[in-house]
Amino acid sequence: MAEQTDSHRYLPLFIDLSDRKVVIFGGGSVGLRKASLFSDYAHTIVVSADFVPGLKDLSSSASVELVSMDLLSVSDEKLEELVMDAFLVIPATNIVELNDRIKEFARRSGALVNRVDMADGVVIPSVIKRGGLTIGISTLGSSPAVSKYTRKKIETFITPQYGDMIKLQDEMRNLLKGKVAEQKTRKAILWEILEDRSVWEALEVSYEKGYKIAYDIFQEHISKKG
Ligand SMILES: C[C@@]1(CC(=O)O)c2cc3[nH]c(cc4nc(cc5[nH]c(cc(n2)[C@H]1CCC(=O)O)[C@@](C)(CC(=O)O)[C@@H]5CCC(=O)O)C(CC(=O)O)=C4CCC(=O)O)c(CCC(=O)O)c3CC(=O)O
Ligand SMILES: NC(=O)C1=CN([C@@H]2O[C@H](COP(=O)(O)OP(=O)(O)OC[C@H]3O[C@@H](n4cnc5c(N)ncnc54)[C@H](O)[C@@H]3O)[C@@H](O)[C@H]2O)C=CC1
Repeated sequence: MAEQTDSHRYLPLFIDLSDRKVVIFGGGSVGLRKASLFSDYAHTIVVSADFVPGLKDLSSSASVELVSMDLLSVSDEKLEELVMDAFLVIPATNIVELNDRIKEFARRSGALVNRVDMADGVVIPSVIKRGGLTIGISTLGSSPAVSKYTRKKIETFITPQYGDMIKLQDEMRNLLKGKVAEQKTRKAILWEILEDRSVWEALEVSYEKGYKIAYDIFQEHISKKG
């Protein structure tokens, strides 16, 4: 049995990858899964001797660059060049010694390294993106299948209304900042809107209907005070 990762060492963080470079080594099924995820966020390069068809499709549609190369004979200088300025390097070939060599060069150049054969330093989560909501899920290497299973379960109850509620809360909190002086009161109003079933039900009909009920809740607070 694999040794359990100490979960207390790992913290989920959200990082803007828009002007970052991610370099994946290995164009197999794992390289494809990682490239599919990262190409939505970062400039993604896959270096490999060959590429599964999905990666070729991805490179024609998304920001994925494929570099064809035999890495067993790659020089130190070339490897240094490949990992230069990378924010994250993912050694995902099926050759352990090669992945270890790539990892050493990447770490030396200051990049983060995601090992695909164990949780070590950087672990990639299952990701849910719905409107303005982002959720990352991990078992830190104990059971990637459970991460995926959990993602699918959570996805069933994150309805489109969550996105609408985020937009509504964003609008209301900006409005409240201008109209209600006390932070405690602003917080109370936002929670009343959030926990009001009729707001959620109205959002199912339209955003405007939800907004109207939320606005009435806000008005009621104001008039109670006055
Ligand atoms: C440590 C980690 C390293 C890393 O950061 O990559 C790692 C390692 C390994 N995964 C393996 C197998 C599988 N990986 C998946 C799926 C995902 N794996 C992902 C992450 C991680 N995988 C990191 C830990 C994350 C965590 O623990 O939460 C996800 C979350 C993210 C992503 O990769 O995009 C993505 C789900 C995305 C989604 O939501 O869909 C499935 C599920 C399936 O295919 O059905 C299986 C088969 C079933 C199973 O094994 O559970 C094996 C081979 C084991 C063997 O040899 O048998 C190893 C190596 C090892 O453990 O030795
Ligand atoms: N993190 C995860 O979710 C998982 C991780 N793994 C690990 O990831 C590794 C890769 O798994 P797969 O993608 O399924 O393997 P794969 O065999 O499908 O792909 C390996 C890739 O590495 C490339 N490669 C091999 N030697 C090369 C060389 N000398 N030069 C250039 N490219 C070379 C191959 O061309 C191929 O594209 C496995 O060995 C395993 O340790 C496996 C399953 C899931």
